[in-house]
Amino acid sequence: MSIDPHVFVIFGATGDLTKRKLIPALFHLMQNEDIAERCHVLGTARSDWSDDKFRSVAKEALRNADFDEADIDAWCDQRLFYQSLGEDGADFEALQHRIEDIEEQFDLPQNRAFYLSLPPRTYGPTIKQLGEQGLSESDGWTRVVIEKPFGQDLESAKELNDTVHAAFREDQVFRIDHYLGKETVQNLLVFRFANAMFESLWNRDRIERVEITVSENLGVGDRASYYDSSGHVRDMLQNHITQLLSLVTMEPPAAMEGDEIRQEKVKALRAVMPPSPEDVVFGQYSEGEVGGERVPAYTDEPDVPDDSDTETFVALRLEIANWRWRGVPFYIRSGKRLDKKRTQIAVVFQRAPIALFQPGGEPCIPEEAGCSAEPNVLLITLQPNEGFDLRFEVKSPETNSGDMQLDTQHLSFSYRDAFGPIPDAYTTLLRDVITGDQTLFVRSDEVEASWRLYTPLLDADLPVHDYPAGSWGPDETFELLPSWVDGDLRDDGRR
Ligand SMILES: NC(=O)C1=CN([C@@H]2O[C@H](COP(=O)(O)OP(=O)(O)OC[C@H]3O[C@@H](n4cnc5c(N)ncnc54)[C@H](OP(=O)(O)O)[C@@H]3O)[C@@H](O)[C@H]2O)C=CC1
Ligand SMILES: O=C1O[C@H](COP(=O)(O)O)[C@@H](O)[C@H](O)[C@H]1O
Repeated sequence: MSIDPHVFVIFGATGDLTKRKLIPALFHLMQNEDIAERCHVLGTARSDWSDDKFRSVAKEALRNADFDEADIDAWCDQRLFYQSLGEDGADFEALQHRIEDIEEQFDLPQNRAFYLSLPPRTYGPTIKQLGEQGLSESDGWTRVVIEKPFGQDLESAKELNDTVHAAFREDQVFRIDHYLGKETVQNLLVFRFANAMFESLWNRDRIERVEITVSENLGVGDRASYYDSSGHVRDMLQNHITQLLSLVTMEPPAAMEGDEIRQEKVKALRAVMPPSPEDVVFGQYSEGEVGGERVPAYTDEPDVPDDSDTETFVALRLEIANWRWRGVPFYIRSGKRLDKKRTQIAVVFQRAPIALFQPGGEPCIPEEAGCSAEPNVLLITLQPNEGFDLRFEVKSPETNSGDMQLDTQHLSFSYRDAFGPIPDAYTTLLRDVITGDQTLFVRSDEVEASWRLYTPLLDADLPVHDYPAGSWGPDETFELLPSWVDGDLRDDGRR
């Protein structure tokens, strides 16, 4: 798809996301797709920065991200601009003039992307101002990109959708979820719908349970002012993890097109039953050890109140009331300061009806105590070693009938071994914004379907259990499911 000349306006251009992700992604696109002539970036924020200041921060960010030195200075000096922006109409009028000046100077058509990399409470007012100033329409295309979190609960998400729709048509709106830009997340669709072998097993007749683990070993870092008022349900579960859930559970779309895919994702989400409180575990990390280092408790992190009861961990069990999934439990666990950084989906298949290979030789029924029978497991690893791993049983050499022993082996595929390094999610997603492809962005009804599931939990005042940093969460997680699939087997990328 071709890239039209345009102005890419970043609201929140002095912030962390702009520096760490947006500027590197735009630069990467410029280098790989040679879009320099076609993409002019106008940064805005309240800070009284100049073009030069914005450029020097961008240059430093690109050098820190290890980009090839050659093009950095020229790109930043020729293509980056900055305009400070307050909150009233006059400021937005000045912004409009600045955009028009750039378009005139470089002879650009009126194609504009507005990226809201702002504190979430300012999304609504900023969108209103764009609408009121007539910046939501132009002679070319106009698109608005909205960062997560989209709302704080169902009601606020609906209000924000109303505000957005008062200014923009849905086909102009790109609600970003960076997990959807990850290569392996997209590959879930290919894996499911290009490999008929797995798709025919992908249902309640063959699958015993599905586990989704999204763990981080890092703590809250310097983001407490945002995170403490959000918590893990809003930060990870409502968006990234729910996207994974819908990609695993959706029906095949009629075509691989944006709205067809999003339609199926919404249908899948609508069939998920809101979890009951007894199927949910909230946790918060206490002091512990991660990667051999002592780390503080959440409440001792900078800017976290001593008495904070914000959840930094959530585990839950979900059921899906549809023909494909009825009766198959979906277990999710995710948190900060866990043992390892890992994003994995484990599909646990039903075991053989009778376990024939037992010590002593007597067959038994897998569900009965004392009977040992391993299920086949398909492990889809999204981070850190992207790939697939199918576990199956083989005969241990030199053990014989009567005392035959089994061993679990693996069929593995590693993305990196096959294709080398994979692009950053933001590069993929910014390219889609510029080319107008909404497939990997979240639709308004999708956001609301997701909030419908979790808003009752946020209102329920659930107990928050302690877990030591470096563990796998509170003990109650193992009451929910005693035998979570051990993902360590993929840590070397191949076993
Ligand atoms: N950082 C990350 O890794 C990720 C961030 N996000 C999302 O991206 C967005 C930005 O995050 P991040 O860059 O980390 O946040 P920062 O706090 O680092 O930056 C916020 C930016 O918004 C501007 N800003 C702050 N307050 C206002 C205001 N009242 N009106 C207008 N502008 C304001 C700030 O500049 P100034 O003070 O000069 O106005 C700054 O440029 C958030 O929605 C966050 O949830 C999503 C995923 C990951
Ligand atoms: O959006 C967010 O995601 C990151 C985790 O992203 P990943 O790509 O590193 O898995 C998380 O740390 C952060 O709290 C959250 O806001």
